[in-house]
Amino acid sequence: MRELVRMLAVSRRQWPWMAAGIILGVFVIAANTALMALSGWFIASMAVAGATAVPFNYFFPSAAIRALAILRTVGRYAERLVTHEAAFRILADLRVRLFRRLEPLAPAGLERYAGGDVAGRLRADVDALESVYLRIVAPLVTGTAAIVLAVLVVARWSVPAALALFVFLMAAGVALPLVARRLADKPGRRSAELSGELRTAVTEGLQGAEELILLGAAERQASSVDDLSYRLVTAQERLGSIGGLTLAGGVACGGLGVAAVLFAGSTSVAAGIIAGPVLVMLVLFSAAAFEAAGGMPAALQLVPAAREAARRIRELADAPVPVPDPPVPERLPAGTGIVFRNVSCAYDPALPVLKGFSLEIPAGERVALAGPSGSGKSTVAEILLRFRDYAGSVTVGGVEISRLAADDLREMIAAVPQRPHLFNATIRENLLAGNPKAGDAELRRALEDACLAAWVDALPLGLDTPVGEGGGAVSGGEARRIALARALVKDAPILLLDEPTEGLDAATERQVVARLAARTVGKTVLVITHRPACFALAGRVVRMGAR
Ligand SMILES: Nc1ncnc2c1ncn2[C@@H]1O[C@H](COP(=O)(O)OP(=O)(O)OP(=O)(O)O)[C@@H](O)[C@H]1O
Repeated sequence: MRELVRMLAVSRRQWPWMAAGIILGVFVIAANTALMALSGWFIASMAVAGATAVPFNYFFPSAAIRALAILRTVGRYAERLVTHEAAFRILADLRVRLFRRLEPLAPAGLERYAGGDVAGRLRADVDALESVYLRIVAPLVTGTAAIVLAVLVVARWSVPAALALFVFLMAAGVALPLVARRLADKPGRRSAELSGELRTAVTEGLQGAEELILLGAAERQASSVDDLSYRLVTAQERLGSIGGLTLAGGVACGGLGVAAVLFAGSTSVAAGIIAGPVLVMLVLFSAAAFEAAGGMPAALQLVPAAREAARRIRELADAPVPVPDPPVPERLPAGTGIVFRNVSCAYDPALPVLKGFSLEIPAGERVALAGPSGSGKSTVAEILLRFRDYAGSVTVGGVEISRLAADDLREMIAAVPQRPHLFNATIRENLLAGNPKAGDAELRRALEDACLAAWVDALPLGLDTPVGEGGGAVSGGEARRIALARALVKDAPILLLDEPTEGLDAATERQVVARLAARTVGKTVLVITHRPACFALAGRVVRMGAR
């Protein structure tokens, strides 16, 4: 329960909405039970009055019945409106908060989670938490209020009937829900876990569909998805049967409870303590009270799955930030010289990638970093971007980068990573991601420097051509050059390029290198490359040794 309480505490801003929804819920229950009770009493009293020819004022009760019916309907409408508003506000809060927590984790902090799993936690797990307020807290609070109110009201006329009602309401509203919660614990958690695994398997299967088909492994992937969904359905079936049994138990408790009230109340009628119509009123009142407490078993049954969803979200939200910002960041340096001194870095402590790496790039110099595959070149770039933690010293403009705010540092650097990501948007939108304020002239210049201008001009939609998901609608070389143009649009004083000409033919590569060489005069440039043609971009080539 602590996980859920914590989650509700996060949504503190929505407490007034939550409280208003619950108050309206209690109001609707009160109006409904009063309506049932008054109607029962009214019909019975009219019958008695008719049989005994005693005058009976039916104006007031019938007006009260009409008023209660209107209040119940309006109250129910308002309650639905307010509780759903509260639930959606909680969801929006959680999503924004989680996204803000995830952003500094990327990329190193998210590596151990599969992409589909992170997306699932952001969407499905957060959605599952919608039930915490709407389907767990609200029915439990209103159900408890109904039990207390009903017993107190019935006790006002007949204590034996109130005792009978109390016993059966406790059975329906407390004992049965607790049993249901216990039974649902394992399948509920299992079902939340399996949904996560299934999402990951489906996402992996779709993203890697081409490779899976080529490797003849599509069938294997499909059967693992099948197996997961079978296990998920089994867990959900188990939850379903527990739900069905609990519902049946609730209905049985309700029937028995009403019968017990009738029996206990008739002793009070026989003793002349209450009149016959009052007994009818108490019986109908009790029936309505059972209806109000009826949501409690289902509410408790949802607890395990919601708790697992909250745990999965907390696990993600509490993951340590790989390179946290300093409490009081230093101001951005004026210089752009980069110095790596005695830097070490390891993904696995037993297998250090960099050991005592040193490199000095004075401001305005362009350096190419070459070396065998796996020697740690991209790791050097990730350290400079503050994506990876390091030992030793890395300074930009004389300031240790760990003493700068990561966002400030990244403002100074335009980077093309080894595997650049294109957004599923148009070429223009992808370029503007580098600098939303860039005008068409700047976009054009960047495209020319990336040797893409002629290609874009030949496209029927030009800059407004969509690039597809992950750049799937453009070639690998075009995607890389769009990413390069995007970095040029950013126009930062430091340029960090990881294999910028990979996948280009020799002629295009020569052109791109020549244009980049002209464009980056005066900037501090680190270009990571295997390709000798790219060395022309740099004034100096530094070679890293094999690990
Ligand atoms: N996220 C990661 N988790 C674990 N190990 C990693 C990770 N990224 C890189 N490595 C390992 O670190 C080593 C250096 O990788 P890096 O990408 O820095 O090399 P590189 O010199 O850029 O290689 P290439 O020229 O092939 O791109 C490799 O052995 C790689 O397997």
